[in-house]
Amino acid sequence: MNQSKEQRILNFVLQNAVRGDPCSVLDTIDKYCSQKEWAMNVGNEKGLILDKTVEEANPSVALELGTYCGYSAVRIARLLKAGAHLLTVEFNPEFAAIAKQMIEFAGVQDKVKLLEGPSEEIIPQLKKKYEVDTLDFVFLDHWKDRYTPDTILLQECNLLRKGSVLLADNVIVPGAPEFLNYIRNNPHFQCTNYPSRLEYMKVEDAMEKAVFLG
Ligand SMILES: O=c1[nH]cnc2c(O)c(F)c(-c3ccc(F)cc3)c(-c3ccc(F)cc3)c12
Ligand SMILES: [Mg+2]
Repeated sequence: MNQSKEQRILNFVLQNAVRGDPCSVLDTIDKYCSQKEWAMNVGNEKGLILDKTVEEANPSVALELGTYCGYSAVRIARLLKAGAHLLTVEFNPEFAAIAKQMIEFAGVQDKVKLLEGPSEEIIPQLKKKYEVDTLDFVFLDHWKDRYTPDTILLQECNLLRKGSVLLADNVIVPGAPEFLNYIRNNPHFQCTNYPSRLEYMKVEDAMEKAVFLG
């Protein structure tokens, strides 16, 4: 049975990156996806915005919605302080299986918990089943139509606290106009837009940061 693109990306990493070196894994994925096959990793340009936002938030507990191959999970986990951890949610079992191997190869498995299933089912389980009190940082990178309902769900489940930082990918391409309208007109959030480029393309994209005000 011929391989998936995601399996080809993982194989390229296993054969070309340095085991236990997260930066090497990120550079190798970026090399493959810019030279051989495009894939929807956040990439290095938007990745630098992600890095700065994570460093500024310095989260103890972070949540990622949309793991895909694990690129941004590795990117986030490599910046976490001792004792901090990332919960990452992926509903596609094939992607989750790839991401698990990617995270382990990068050596960040002790900081990352990969949760397989739909975000709308997992978010309500975070407090009791996954022992989360509140989330310090949330990266929204799953499906644009879930950005708003999942942001509402996070609030309903009391998972946000004053200062919780949300960062959303792809608010220009493919675009999340309904989410931007919701979050920018919501007095409980302070929003900032970060223009950038679509991963591996000379196409405009942007990320939106939204700080919960309580
Ligand atoms: O779905 C996504 N989740 C997270 N990040 C994404 C991302 O960073 C992307 F760049 C794209 C993208 C954008 C432009 C394009 F041409 C293809 C894919 C998608 C996406 C959009 C529509 C789909 F039908 C499938 C994938 C996503
Ligand atoms: Mg994305």
